[in-house]
Amino acid sequence: MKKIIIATKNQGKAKEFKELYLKKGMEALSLLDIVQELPDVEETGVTFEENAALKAETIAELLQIPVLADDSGLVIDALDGRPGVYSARYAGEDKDDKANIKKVLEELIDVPEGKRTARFVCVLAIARPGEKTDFYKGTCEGSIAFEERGSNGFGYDPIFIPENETRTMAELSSEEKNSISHRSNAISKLQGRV
Ligand SMILES: O=P(O)(O)OP(=O)(O)OP(=O)(O)OC[C@H]1O[C@@H](n2cnc3c(O)ncnc32)[C@H](O)[C@@H]1O
Ligand SMILES: [Mg+2]
Repeated sequence: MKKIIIATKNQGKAKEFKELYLKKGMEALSLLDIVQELPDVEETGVTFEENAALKAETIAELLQIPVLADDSGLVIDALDGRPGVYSARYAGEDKDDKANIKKVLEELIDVPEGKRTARFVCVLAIARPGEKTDFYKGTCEGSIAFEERGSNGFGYDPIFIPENETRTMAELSSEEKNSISHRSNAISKLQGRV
């Protein structure tokens, strides 16, 4: 089976890439599958594009093969777009999903239903050694719940209610999430280019 390397150390993302690429008859390997010691790429960019490029290009250069990276996050309108590119470390350096969710819910405590609109954003960067990096963006519109519900998925899934749904993303099956997610929308734009 054709293989593609995804420059991520996030277990939740890695699982979704495996599922989504398997449907295309490909095997997605993440940095969690690779024995070779690879550095943690510092995400110093201020846009999803910059961070996705940093991750993809660093690993592509080291391995000398094409590499895909995903930079993603939750953009909340009532918080002027926060946590955005800082989604993973919103409540601190240790990337604690529970603490991140708690912080968002507290910040939105006085924001009424109807003003809690948000979207998940995923930017994929494909770096090929010595070539220009390509970008593909996917989004998933929705709103922020008043409390956490569900245990599927990862990250902010327990508080994100996709448009036209009453359940949170964490209450959807992985097949349901994969049919509407920002990640699957971004991958569908690749059109066989990886
Ligand atoms: O950089 P890598 O190694 O890929 O892993 P990461 O977790 O640091 O990933 P990002 O820098 O792209 O940060 C994205 C954060 O946004 C959140 N996020 C992204 N996609 C999500 C999804 O499908 N469901 C829930 N939360 C998501 C989640 O908190 C992630 O940690
Ligand atoms: Mg990261």
